[in-house]
Amino acid sequence: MSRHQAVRNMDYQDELDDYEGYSEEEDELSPEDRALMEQGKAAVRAALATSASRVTTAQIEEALWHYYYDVDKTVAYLISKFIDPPKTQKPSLTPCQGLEFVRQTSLATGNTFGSGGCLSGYFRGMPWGNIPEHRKALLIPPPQPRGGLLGGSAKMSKLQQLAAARKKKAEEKEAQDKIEQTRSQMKDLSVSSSATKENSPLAGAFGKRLKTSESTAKGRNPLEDGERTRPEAMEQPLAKITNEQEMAIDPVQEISVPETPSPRVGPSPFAQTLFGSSSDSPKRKIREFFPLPYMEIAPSALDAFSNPSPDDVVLTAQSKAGKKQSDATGKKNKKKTDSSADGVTNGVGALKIEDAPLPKSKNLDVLSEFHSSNSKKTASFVVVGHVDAGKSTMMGRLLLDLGVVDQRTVDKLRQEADKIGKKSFALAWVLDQRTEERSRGVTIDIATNRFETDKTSFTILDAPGHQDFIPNMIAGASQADFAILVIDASTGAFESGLKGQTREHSLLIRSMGVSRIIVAVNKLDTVGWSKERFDEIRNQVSGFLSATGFQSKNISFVPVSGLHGDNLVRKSPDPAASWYTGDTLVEELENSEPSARALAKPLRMTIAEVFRSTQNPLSIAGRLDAGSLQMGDAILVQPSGEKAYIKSLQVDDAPADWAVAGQNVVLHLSNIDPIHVRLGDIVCDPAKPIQCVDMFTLKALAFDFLMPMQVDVHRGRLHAAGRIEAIPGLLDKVTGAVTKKKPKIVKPASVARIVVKLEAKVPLEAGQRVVLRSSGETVAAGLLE
Ligand SMILES: Nc1nc2c(ncn2[C@@H]2O[C@H](COP(=O)(O)OP(=O)(O)OP(=O)(O)O)[C@@H](O)[C@H]2O)c(=O)[nH]1
Repeated sequence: MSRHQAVRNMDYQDELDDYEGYSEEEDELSPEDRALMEQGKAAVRAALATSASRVTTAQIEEALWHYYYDVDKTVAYLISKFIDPPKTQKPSLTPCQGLEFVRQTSLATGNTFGSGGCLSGYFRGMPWGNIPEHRKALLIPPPQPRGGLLGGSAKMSKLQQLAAARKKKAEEKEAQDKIEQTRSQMKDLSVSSSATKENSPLAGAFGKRLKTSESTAKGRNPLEDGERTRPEAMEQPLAKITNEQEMAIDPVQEISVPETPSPRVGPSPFAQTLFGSSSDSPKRKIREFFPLPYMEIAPSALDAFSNPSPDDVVLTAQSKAGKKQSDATGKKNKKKTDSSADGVTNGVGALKIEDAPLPKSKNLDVLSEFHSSNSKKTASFVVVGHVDAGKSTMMGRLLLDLGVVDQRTVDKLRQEADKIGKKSFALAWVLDQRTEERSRGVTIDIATNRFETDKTSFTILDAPGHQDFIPNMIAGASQADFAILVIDASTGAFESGLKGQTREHSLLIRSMGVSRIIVAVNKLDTVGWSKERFDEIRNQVSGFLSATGFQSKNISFVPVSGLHGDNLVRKSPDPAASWYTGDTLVEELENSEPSARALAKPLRMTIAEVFRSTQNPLSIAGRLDAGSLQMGDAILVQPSGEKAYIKSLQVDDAPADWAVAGQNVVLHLSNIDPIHVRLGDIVCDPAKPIQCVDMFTLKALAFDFLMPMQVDVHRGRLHAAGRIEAIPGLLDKVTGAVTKKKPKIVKPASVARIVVKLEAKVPLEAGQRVVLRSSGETVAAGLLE
């Protein structure tokens, strides 16, 4: 593009618009000027007396501004211009046009400046008015007449404004360049400069600080060694400058930059005539550099660091209090140092958590410990069923009747529930502890609790019934040995439940590998303990469960009222319920055999919870699916592939040295960054790790039509997006033999082999059970081949 085109294409209006804002800002009077203006106007009006009405406020202001608030001159001008203008005076001038007129007249006529004529009155009293003849000279017009004191306050022409805007931009650029220059000089002085770790002055100081922390951690008092880190931190950067720039110690001198010519133009002779020599006027000193924060510290401030800081005093005291405590404080101190010495990246390496001492292992033979221990049988059960079937209320009542929670707590919950009109949910609140769950009256996520009977230690996994929270229910079911299916026996509720989550939950838990199910026919108090209703429900549900794959010997039915505690821990005292002579719910639970434990298999644990506490920066919870572990063991977290160590552990909330498959554990980890640990990840043995895959084959039971389609894969808390890539064949439900190769579609209730491709690699292996969902519906579940 030629320069002409560039000029033509230039958006002048934009340029001018930009400038106009600036111009208006410039025209704003300062508060000082505003006060002078007001005083001046009052004085001028008083001087003009009755003639004041012949001039406008704007004219007075204009003249005052022009004469720099000189009332006499303003009055003289206003009289001669507006009130009693001399007949010969032409052309008519406004103050702001005065200079331009002089320029034009001078140029046109060759008149010298001050030759009087028609302008003599105008310039009467001006300091330059009485110039001797021999001193008279031609006025050389300024290249760009400008507004302000001598040019008046009139708006500049558009081109003038444009030129002024450009000039302003150039000035700004120059100022910016100066800042950049100063910054680059500062960079040279910066602690994050290219100086090596050893050479970096602050790194040295920082290193000392770290050393201080370390020595503190060893229980030594850092001050005993005479280490005073702060003064060195102050001195070393200065020393560096001194070496490099061969400058004096004075920090201000050291960083002064070489003198550059001032960008400001010196005062013109004209201005000097007005205001005197610029050299006489006091000059505002402009700082050409930006000192580093510590450069202007008074010596007294430097002295302040010659004594131990309050932090150091605390550290010293803590180090004396014991090694353990000072270790923690040392780390804390390290953190503080890190934040205060921002930019000292070299030092951060010294804070690597890998350097923490590894937990000590007792090298136990965990399996023989387990077999020789007389610990109780452990079992986990999931409580499922349609929304509002009474699952949480039943578990709350169970815990109350077993003495796990006391009556006082329940009474308190009842009062709180009453306040928001949900008194009937008080028992459910024992498990539903989230605010949202309580306000909505629904369970949202799995709630766990524990109780013990004579023979068994049970873990309750209370699942949400609402269909929106099926993924959470799947997570609960994946940890369970058996299930309690709660059915609302009240009129109409059972029927709607059977169409809803009663059916879906039953299918899911069976697909997840749960083979034992106890059906609690609940709310029988609402139907007068009708035996007919109970039998009707039992008949329908047992048929349905058998069709789902549960063997009849593994299905039990108990008529209960969760709200009143009938047939939970004790037999119902209601005479209307006397027809039931079978076991209570707890007895049925005790009679249930947990699934076989994969004790000898490699360690596998799905992370169901990740949390931190003041003592333990990272803890995880879940059930051991397979294998065993002990304190001090190294573990591998997949898919991150990060190694960690078991600092300590708990089994069923009690501290323990080891744990085996089937137990619910909390592991307190060390030597791992929490960002590598997420819900659904798998903890495994680093020597026998689980592989991460993005493609797998599944033997699946179809809940809905299946075809190549997008699906979400759920396994415990693991959720992964994927797609059914291929359907190699339909299978016989009993024998597993292929009945049809490569079907285009799989009908509900059919079993098929399908290939699923995932968007990312996740830890999955043969023998695991997964659920496939699509558009919020469960479409299939099955076993990985
Ligand atoms: N009459 C009577 N009401 C009951 C009984 N059990 C539960 N309820 C009531 O049923 C309502 C729902 O109870 P919840 O325990 O919240 O039901 P839930 O199955 O846990 O609900 P979600 O977990 O949200 O699916 C509450 O108002 C309970 O008081 C019972 O045995 N008899």
